[in-house]
Amino acid sequence: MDCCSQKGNVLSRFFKRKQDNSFSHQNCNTRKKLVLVGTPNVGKSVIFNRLTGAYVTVSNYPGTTVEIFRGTGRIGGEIFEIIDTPGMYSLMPITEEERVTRTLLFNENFDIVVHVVDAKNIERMLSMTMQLKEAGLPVMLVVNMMDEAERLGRKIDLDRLSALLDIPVVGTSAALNRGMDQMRRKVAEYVKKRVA
Ligand SMILES: Nc1nc2c(ncn2[C@@H]2O[C@H](COP(=O)(O)OP(=O)(O)OP(=O)(O)O)[C@@H](O)[C@H]2O)c(=O)[nH]1
Ligand SMILES: [Mg+2]
Repeated sequence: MDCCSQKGNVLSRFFKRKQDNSFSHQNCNTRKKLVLVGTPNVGKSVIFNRLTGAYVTVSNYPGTTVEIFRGTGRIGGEIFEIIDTPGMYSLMPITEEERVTRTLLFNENFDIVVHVVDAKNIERMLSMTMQLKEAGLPVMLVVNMMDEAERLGRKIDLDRLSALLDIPVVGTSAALNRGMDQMRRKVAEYVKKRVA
């Protein structure tokens, strides 16, 4: 079974409302996949909108009302498939949204899992970064809402955080379109390094 038919099976199990035609043979072989995860209200969807173009599909997980958004965007000269997930507090699922996100994370192959956190409450959110890393997922941390943290006089040493976690870290203020180019650069570097 080739990669396209495998992914087709996964899709047909997960999505009943819309079959995504973007999984052509060429896409299977060339398109990188990025998924955005994190607790509710940290700015995942704003980042998703910044990264993706006009063509976005929304699908329900079968038998649930949980919506998964998929779009595409150019990062470092390559077209990525970008997936926005509902908010989750932990990889140990309690809510339906968490179950769906966990299933997605472990049933699709992602080139990069972007954990988005709120710069104002970063301490509370890093345990999920560790969970994602320990699960063997290719994690990058995006510390969003840097504008609000700065307004509160909070300073976050992103380089130190990156060294401590041993993953790439980038600061953004997605609502203000700040840090997005740097995020794209770091995503491209990370994915390139993993392939090499
Ligand atoms: N000040 C500021 N507000 C932001 C930033 N990013 C997002 N927001 C705001 O934060 C709120 C939540 O953003 P969303 O993108 O909906 O958050 P989400 O993570 O997708 O939330 P769920 O879908 O509920 O999990 C919105 O009102 C955004 O406008 C930012 O960088 N700075
Ligand atoms: Mg959202």
